[in-house]
Amino acid sequence: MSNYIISPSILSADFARLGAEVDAVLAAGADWIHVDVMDNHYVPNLTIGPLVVEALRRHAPHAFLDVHLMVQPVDALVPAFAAAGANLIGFHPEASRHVDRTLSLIRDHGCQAGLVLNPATPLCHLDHVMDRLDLILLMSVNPGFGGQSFIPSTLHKLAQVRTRIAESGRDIRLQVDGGIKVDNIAQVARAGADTFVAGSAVFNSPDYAATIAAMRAALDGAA
Ligand SMILES: O=C(CO)[C@H](O)[C@H](O)COP(=O)(O)O
Ligand SMILES: [Fe+2]
Repeated sequence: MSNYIISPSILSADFARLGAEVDAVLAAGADWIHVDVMDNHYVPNLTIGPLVVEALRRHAPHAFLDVHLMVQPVDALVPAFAAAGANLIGFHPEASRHVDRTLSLIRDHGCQAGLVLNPATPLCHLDHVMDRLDLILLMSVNPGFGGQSFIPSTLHKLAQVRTRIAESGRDIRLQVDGGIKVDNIAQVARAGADTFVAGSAVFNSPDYAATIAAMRAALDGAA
């Protein structure tokens, strides 16, 4: 079985029909559901709060909810998103005063913990916290909006993080987020990613199942 995970971002879903959109994308073969939380402070956009995550959890009890926090400060919101039903919570180091404390807070609330690095955020933020991470997310666009183009320098960064994960000897997922499409997903996998967020590529396509199947076929070809 493939180790790759596809996590469609509901940022590009029809919010008036969000439950149905989540059902549709899970039926189409999505592994996780990526939830983009934006606060109009850390990023220039405003999206989803814990109430929506709680409603999604009730609607899809078995879905893996991959919550990407683009909020500052982070800590006050972690308990609310954990209680709402998040499985994994990722945050940006620039948005936390004490990264180690935030990672512990997420795990203490029963969630997997992820650290998210923007395109211009250096990898030194991974120093001293590798033993506390379940997932590293490299942003391949600047955070705030769906539908942007993949930034190519992410490929080199992915390869570097893949090496660091191997050296750590730990089972840490390497996720990429932003501008992932059927025609670039194989190259991104070859660079080292194993977990793929795709928003506009899935939700703006006429057939979610066909798009996800095409991504899996491309990943099979990359392996
Ligand atoms: O975190 C994000 C933006 O900040 C989104 O997850 C990301 O942009 C997904 O959308 P797309 O696949 O359309 O680029
Ligand atoms: Fe995201």
